[in-house]
Amino acid sequence: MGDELGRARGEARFLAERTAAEAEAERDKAERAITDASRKQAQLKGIHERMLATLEARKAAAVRDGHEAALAAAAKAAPAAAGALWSAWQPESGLGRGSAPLLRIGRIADSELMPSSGPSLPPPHPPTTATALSAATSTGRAPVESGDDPGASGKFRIRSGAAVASADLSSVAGGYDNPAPPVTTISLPALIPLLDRSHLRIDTTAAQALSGLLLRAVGAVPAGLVRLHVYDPEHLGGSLSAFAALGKAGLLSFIGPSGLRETLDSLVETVRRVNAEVLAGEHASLAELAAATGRRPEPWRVLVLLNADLASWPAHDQAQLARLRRTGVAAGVHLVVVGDDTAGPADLPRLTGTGYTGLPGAVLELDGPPPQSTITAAAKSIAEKHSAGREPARLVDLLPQRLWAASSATGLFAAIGETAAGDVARLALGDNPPHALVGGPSGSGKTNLLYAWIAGLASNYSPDELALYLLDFKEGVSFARFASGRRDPTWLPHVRLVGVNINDDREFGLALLRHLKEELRRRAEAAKAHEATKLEELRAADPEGHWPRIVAVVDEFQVLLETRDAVTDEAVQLLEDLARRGRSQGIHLVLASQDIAGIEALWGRPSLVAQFTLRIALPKARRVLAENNHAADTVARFHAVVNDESGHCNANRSVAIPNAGHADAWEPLQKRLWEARPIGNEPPALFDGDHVPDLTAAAPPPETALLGQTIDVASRGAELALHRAPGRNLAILGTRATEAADILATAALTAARGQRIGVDICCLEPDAASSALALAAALETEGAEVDWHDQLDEVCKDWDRRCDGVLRLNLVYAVDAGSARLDPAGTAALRAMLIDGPERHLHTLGWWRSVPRLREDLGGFSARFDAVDAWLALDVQGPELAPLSPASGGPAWYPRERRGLYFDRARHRVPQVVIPYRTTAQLPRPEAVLDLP
Ligand SMILES: Nc1ncnc2c1ncn2[C@@H]1O[C@H](COP(=O)(O)OP(=O)(O)OP(=O)(O)O)[C@@H](O)[C@H]1O
Repeated sequence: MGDELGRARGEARFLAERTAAEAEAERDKAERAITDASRKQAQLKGIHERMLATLEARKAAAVRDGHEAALAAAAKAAPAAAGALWSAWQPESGLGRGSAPLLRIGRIADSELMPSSGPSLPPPHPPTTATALSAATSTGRAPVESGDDPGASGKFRIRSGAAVASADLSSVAGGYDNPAPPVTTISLPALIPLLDRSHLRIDTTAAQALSGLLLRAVGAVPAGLVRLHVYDPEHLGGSLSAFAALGKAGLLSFIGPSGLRETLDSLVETVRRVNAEVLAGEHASLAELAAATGRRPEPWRVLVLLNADLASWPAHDQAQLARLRRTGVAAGVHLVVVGDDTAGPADLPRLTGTGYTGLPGAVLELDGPPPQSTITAAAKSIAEKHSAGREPARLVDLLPQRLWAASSATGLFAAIGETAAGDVARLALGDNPPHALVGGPSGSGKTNLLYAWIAGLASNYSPDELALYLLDFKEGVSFARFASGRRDPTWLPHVRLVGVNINDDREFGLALLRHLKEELRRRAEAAKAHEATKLEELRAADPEGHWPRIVAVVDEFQVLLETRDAVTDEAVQLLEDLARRGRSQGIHLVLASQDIAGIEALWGRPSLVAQFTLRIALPKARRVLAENNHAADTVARFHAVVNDESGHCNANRSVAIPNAGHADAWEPLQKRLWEARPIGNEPPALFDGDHVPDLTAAAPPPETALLGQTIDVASRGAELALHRAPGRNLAILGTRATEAADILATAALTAARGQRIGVDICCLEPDAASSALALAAALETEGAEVDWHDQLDEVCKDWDRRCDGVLRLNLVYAVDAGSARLDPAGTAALRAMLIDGPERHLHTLGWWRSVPRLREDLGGFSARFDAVDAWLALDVQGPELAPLSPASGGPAWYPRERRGLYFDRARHRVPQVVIPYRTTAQLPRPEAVLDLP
């Protein structure tokens, strides 16, 4: 029993222990589960919090973005003075193309960006503190930024575009000389329409907004474009007295009861006139006209009715008011009715102390009125600007919105400025007037006017419709901008030719006129073939043909005609022909000069002058207009008198010309036109009188040598034919060694291109020796067979033995230095070589330093020059060339640097001017040939 009891106890203990162990295990498990659950709960809570924070942040960012977008849109709708806070307000036009700005009258209550618990939101703004950023408002833009709590930091973060900047905080009340509700830079502004869009009623509770609204209206557009008519029967308009300065400039009138009818009638008449004459059925409103043309030919007129007892108005006045209400806005006439008169037009948009019918649901906090001093200063400045005259139109405002939309079939039209009435002044070229004379003393703005004209033409007409040839005889490069250059690689796609620095190269003017005459002939022939009498008909009959109108502009053209010589005679003849016949063939001349009065060659030909019916006189121009027309004496600076009736008094138009020459105005336009250029449009040919052309690698036809570049539109090479025939030698005449050496090198190198030739070189002038040696080396590289001779008699002796039927050149530098030392046999051999050599294909290209020395070598005083068909004179005067020249007394030739007069009896009727090429680029350097250090 005792055992049994003991066993039972043992079992009971064992069971108790096991149960205890199991209970322990269960408790551990439960504890672990609890720990796990709490960890998970903590984790979930964290995730949940983060999710909430993320969503909050996203929401805040979306709100902020929306807010900023709204602020940015507001800044655009009410730019500059239309939206700036009074703290930094100044008259500043933000008026662009299209309709007028909206005007700020306050803020949307509680529209500031409210804080949230999200981490990326700015901290809260104290609701009663108004802030303005002087930096933001001084840019003229409406404040659109938000930032940190100014109270906390004293600094403000502003964001302008991508840039983030800090600016000192200035904390001011909305209307800071009154206790009006605060305005913050981050609250949404309340903008209302007036100009171009609406009339307005202002309740007495909102009357404080009137002066601010009017100030914004007059300040946000160019000075003088808003006229205020204030009807103030009780003379209560004290708040508008600060605008008084506008009155003196005719921009503000106060009207009492006695003036009311007249004002209403006159405004109704204005609406009628604007509709009939300005909009003329082409545009529905002035706003539409401005959007289409970029111009505002009429001011806005605002009739303010202060506490008018409308019910007591006579029926006529009420009817006129109703007319203005119905039709005024389109014609720029707006009504602002102030007061609580219920008899007034009930349906006008209405501003109260807390709301505006155009912003339903929004509670407004109106800005306080601007400080009196701000109004006074602004009114004064606007009045002064207005009295000083209209701001000149900008070039960009005169250009068409769409490029190249016009056809030149009937003529060429271009805006060049504005008349005093603000109308765009256009110039026409076509059947009438066909050509233009532009005159004005130096600095009066001729070149600028030509730029403006060219800008207008090049924007209206595509390069298929218009081709320009531009020549400037002045020293300087005013037309160089039209050609592709190193600094600016663009060009004006219409320009076919630009000539600059051509004051000494009158022949280039001649070349242009000859080129135009050739074009005239081509057009006349085509017209005949199509039985057309003028360009318009030719274009209709030959729609596939390329018949652009041509405008040739010659600045300082008096230079072309200033000397009594063959050049002037031919130029005048060509001008006469072009002026007479160009009209019908679409070739128009624009001649500009600082001294039209002094061009005798012109005034001696009344029939020539008569063709130039379009006259443009810049200030102080003489004789451009008719003799009794003195308008140019009084026309203002940067204006022009435009007259398309040959200068008769009754056709004068005074036109303000924009600044078209300034790079800021010109370069963007040229870039735009250049980018629009058609495929295949080539840059214009550029002739620069100051530039020495380099010999290029171009090869002339076989058995031909080049001598230099001709002065013509195509910049061709002057050719010397080297075929077997008597006389095919060349004499270079004059003492300029470098140019003579360049001509000989050019001739030999070009003759050697593409064919095997033999060359004998004899250089008797030390100054030319290094060039001659370099030439010898270059010719050998070209594959020519070159023999060098130290003495002239070596060249002459047995010359015929060298003739083997292959083209052979004798290049003799300073023939006369050697010929004087020849014995009689040598002299005879020289003459025989000159006379008979060419028939054996041995051509002498010799340089003689004077005409008598050449003559001496050809046989003395009575010698003929038959052995030398071609000559090229450098520094030899015209009369000295008489024996060689077809003209008795010699050619009209005035020697000048880097120019030669070339005549080939076999080819030319008259000598032509050539520019010897620079050959250095085609020759090895002298050090390489002479073993110099
Ligand atoms: N409408 C204008 N608005 C502003 N500046 C102008 C205007 N017209 C001319 N100018 C400026 O006046 C100066 C002289 O103008 P421009 O070169 O056109 O005169 P010009 O009669 O061609 O003189 P010149 O014969 O000496 O070249 C230039 O600096 C030009 O920028």
